[in-house]
Amino acid sequence: MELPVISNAPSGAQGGGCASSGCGTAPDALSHLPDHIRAKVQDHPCYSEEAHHYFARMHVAVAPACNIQCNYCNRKYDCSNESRPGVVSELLTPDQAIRKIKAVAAQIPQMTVLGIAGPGDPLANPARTFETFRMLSAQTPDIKLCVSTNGLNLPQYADEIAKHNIDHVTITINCVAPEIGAKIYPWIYWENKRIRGIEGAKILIEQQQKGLEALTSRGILVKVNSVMIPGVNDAHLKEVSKIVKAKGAFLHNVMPLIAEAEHGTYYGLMAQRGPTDEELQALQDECSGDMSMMRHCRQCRADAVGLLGEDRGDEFTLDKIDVMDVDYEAAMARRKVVHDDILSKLEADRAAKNTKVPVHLSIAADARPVLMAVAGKGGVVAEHFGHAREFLIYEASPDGVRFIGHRKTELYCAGLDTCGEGGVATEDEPESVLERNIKTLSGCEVVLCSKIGYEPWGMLEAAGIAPNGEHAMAPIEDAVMAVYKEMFDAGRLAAPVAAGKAA
Ligand SMILES: C[S@@+](CC[C@H](N)C(=O)[O-])C[C@H]1O[C@@H](n2cnc3c(N)ncnc32)[C@H](O)[C@@H]1O
Ligand code: SF4
Ligand code: SF4
Repeated sequence: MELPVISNAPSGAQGGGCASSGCGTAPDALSHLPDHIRAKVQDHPCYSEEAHHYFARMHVAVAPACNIQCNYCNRKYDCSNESRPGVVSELLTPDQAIRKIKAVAAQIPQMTVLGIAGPGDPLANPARTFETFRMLSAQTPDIKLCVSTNGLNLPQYADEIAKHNIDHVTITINCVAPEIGAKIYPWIYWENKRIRGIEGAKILIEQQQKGLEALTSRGILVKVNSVMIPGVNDAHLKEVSKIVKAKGAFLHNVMPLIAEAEHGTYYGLMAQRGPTDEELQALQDECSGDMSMMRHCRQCRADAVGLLGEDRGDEFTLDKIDVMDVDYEAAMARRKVVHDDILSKLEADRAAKNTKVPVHLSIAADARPVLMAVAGKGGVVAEHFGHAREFLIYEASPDGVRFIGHRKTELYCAGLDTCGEGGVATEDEPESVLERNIKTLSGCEVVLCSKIGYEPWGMLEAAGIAPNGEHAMAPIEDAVMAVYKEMFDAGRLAAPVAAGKAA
């Protein structure tokens, strides 16, 4: 059978960026894909912004070694409290991985995708990686498989990947110019030698580009990850976006550099900064003229489990799965019912949306856009302000509502016993958790949540952010647009608001 070649060429009137009521990777943003490819991504939490509210993913940490060094990477084991790529609690053998995957699939039936993303490079550990995939394609046929790689060994494994029924691959491509690459990669390990500097970067870039072409020509979906490193590759990533799109990548995920001295990475120790939220958004917007952008990546650990933004890995440690007895045939039947229910609900929501007159059409075209932060879960305004560990950021404008990204916050209130303590500064911590969280939300004019206490309410208002608990359990986009319309009707969208002025 001839395999389809994936093209990223837009079909029809879809411009860059977002459709009026959609956002990021919502189905409209993927409308350029042929139907059979869209069918593949509709339940993939990383490829569909809509799906990520309902479907879960997991990573298994079977690939410890790496064949290159990135200046931002330091792999860490036995660590349960850090949430960043490369960190894991337990390394697994392929057999252990299969047991864990079956246990998670049975207990979290919304889990649709299994990825191998380290903690090193899966293709630098081919025996462990492909043994895991081989067993999975035979034993858990209802789980989608994907793999994430730096691309150095990709051309040589493209056929093997196609054989194992892996229909999604992520390649990290941070540059297409060796001079820039030399500032990101101190060395690569190639043909039994360590190759440094520009020479090493040149080989890596060539292999990544060859690998990308090899995969798309085999009909395998490719997403490209790029780490945005201000002053190193930020100005160059638009060019990267253009090139990978031309070669058939269907989604580009520009992620912020995470670099702290305590991570022990070169960039962390050199105090290389990551981008601000505004810089990241501006670059994602610039690249979106060329292709679909992913904006909801949570930069997960290499052993993450659950919905994006949550980590349930602690429930599935080796000692716990050892005592779980899973009947996978029965689990598969249950999983199918759950998946079909979610897909029917999404379909019904879409149909209902299409029958309504969009609210944004009643807003003057010159009204200014407004950023809002939402304590959301499952696509609705569901969380108490003090319980949210992240806020979803939406932009409302006369064109509609679009998803911009997420911002991580610290738990301000862990329950009745400690409620309010997060608002108190101490000698050791002169800035309280609440103050830090409010700073994280800067630039937003409204916070939507299901409930909020007096203290945060007052402090948010003082910071020029309007708290709003009136849309509890409402679909997020409807709630954001309703608040925007109220602001419009109250005459508050005429001119840009000066920084620090209350909404
Ligand atoms: C841990 S890697 C594993 C897969 C593979 N080795 C690779 O690099 O693509 C997964 C992703 O996390 C990214 N990553 C690792 N450390 C990071 C950091 N400090 N800041 C931002 N992204 C990071 C990598 O660039 C890659 O896209
Ligand atoms: S390729 Fe991936 S695992 Fe290897 S050093 Fe870079 S980020 Fe880390
Ligand atoms: S790191 Fe990003 S792409 Fe990978 S599983 Fe997490 S959200 Fe999805």
